Amino acid sequence: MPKLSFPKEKISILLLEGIHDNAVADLADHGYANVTRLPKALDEQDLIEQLAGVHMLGIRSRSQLTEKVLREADKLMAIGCFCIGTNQVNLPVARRLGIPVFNAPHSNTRSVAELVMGEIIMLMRGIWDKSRIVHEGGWMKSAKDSYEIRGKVLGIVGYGHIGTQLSIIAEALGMRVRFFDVQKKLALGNAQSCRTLDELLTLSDVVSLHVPDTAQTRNMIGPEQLKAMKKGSYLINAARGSIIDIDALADALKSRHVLGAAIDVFPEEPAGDADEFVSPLRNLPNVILTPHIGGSTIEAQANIGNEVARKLIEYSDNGSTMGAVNFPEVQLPVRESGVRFLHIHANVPGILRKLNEVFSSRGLNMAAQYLQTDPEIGYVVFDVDGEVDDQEILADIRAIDGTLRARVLYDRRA
Ligand SMILES: NC(=O)C1=CN([C@@H]2O[C@H](COP(=O)(O)OP(=O)(O)OC[C@H]3O[C@@H](n4cnc5c(N)ncnc54)[C@H](O)[C@@H]3O)[C@@H](O)[C@H]2O)C=CC1
Ligand SMILES: O=C(O)CCC(=O)C(=O)O
Repeated sequence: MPKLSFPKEKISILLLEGIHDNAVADLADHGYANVTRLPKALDEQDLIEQLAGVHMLGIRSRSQLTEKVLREADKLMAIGCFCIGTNQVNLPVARRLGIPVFNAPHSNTRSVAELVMGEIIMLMRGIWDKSRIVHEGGWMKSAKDSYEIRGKVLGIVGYGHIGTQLSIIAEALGMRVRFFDVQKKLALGNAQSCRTLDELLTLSDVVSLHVPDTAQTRNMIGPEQLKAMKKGSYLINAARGSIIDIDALADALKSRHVLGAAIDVFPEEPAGDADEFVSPLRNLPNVILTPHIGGSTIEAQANIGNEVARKLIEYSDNGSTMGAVNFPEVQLPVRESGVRFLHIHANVPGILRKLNEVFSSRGLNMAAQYLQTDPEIGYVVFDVDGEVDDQEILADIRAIDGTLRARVLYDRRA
């Protein structure tokens, strides 16, 4: 067994929000057994308390990792978002603190696209209300406001992983797809791009949102945009609750300008299953409300558990940051011998020279050096052979001005 600067059994891992068993099993297989799991998200104060002494944290979409939470978490070295979105983490602050954040960018893509496809049919047939009436003992055998989806225009806002997946499925079922994206995107199949969001809104029978939460997408669907939508059209949001002005949507639904909606994500979401969900959309006709379960399938959760656990393990074992969303990405070969140091620093001139001096002044043989930078930080990994006093070197590299974090990852000298 290689000697580690910090034994794995002491690496404390906290997993929140019911992360899949696969993650725990993979971590245990790699020697990380010091894992605490909680089924729900925590509020800011509870999170700060629970994070004391925690080295790696796993969350889903509900935990809010604010600047305050991150700054208080003095032992935290890596974060795994067991989902796609990472807007719940203050990524720049995490970067400045030298904490890489990992996610699973594709693992639940298909699950979201399938849910949305199903909802389009349900909405255009008014199934939600018809089913409710039958459950209550009634009977409403009517074709009013019921349409085939064949030939209808689906407008996809955000033509990324989920948007394109949906595009393919919708075309296979006979829909015509238009999309709007801020980036130039390859149109799949017969899909056609729109030059503006307004153009898409005026053309579409169904609008489905698949953009991330950013400053540009917040409230991108407000009263004006809802007005621009075709009368009698439908709106779907399985992206983020911040994207739609929810009161304006409630008004558009009440006036029947928008004939139905399927909403999976909300500006305010309960922290746990026992908390009340409050929204102006409750009890409106032909509105499907789901509790942020777009990515909640057995397949997606199992895959996400494996994928994010693997990224955390690779970072902790080898220093690899491949797949980090806020950090320079370094892919490192595993070495069977030598000592590996990692150093995260502010990207200011002269640091690399000072780091190299620490090794060269001792006449050490540098077996390899891996460096990646972004405009704010630098991440460098040193593999060193020979007689090394690793704790002395660690103290020296930590003392360099601009250092954010430094660690001895392992010592594999015979
Ligand atoms: N309901 C759920 O359970 C889930 C929700 N999501 C949400 O779905 C979002 C999209 O996921 P992916 O498709 O994987 O992301 P992605 O990054 O592959 O695609 C997003 C697309 O939106 C485009 N975009 C960004 N800003 C835009 C703007 N202002 N106007 C138009 N287009 C814009 C981007 O260029 C990109 O093509 C995630 O960010 C996440 O918030 C993801 C998974 C599950
Ligand atoms: O499953 C979750 O908790 C979050 C899903 C989601 O919104 C995402 O992957 O971005």
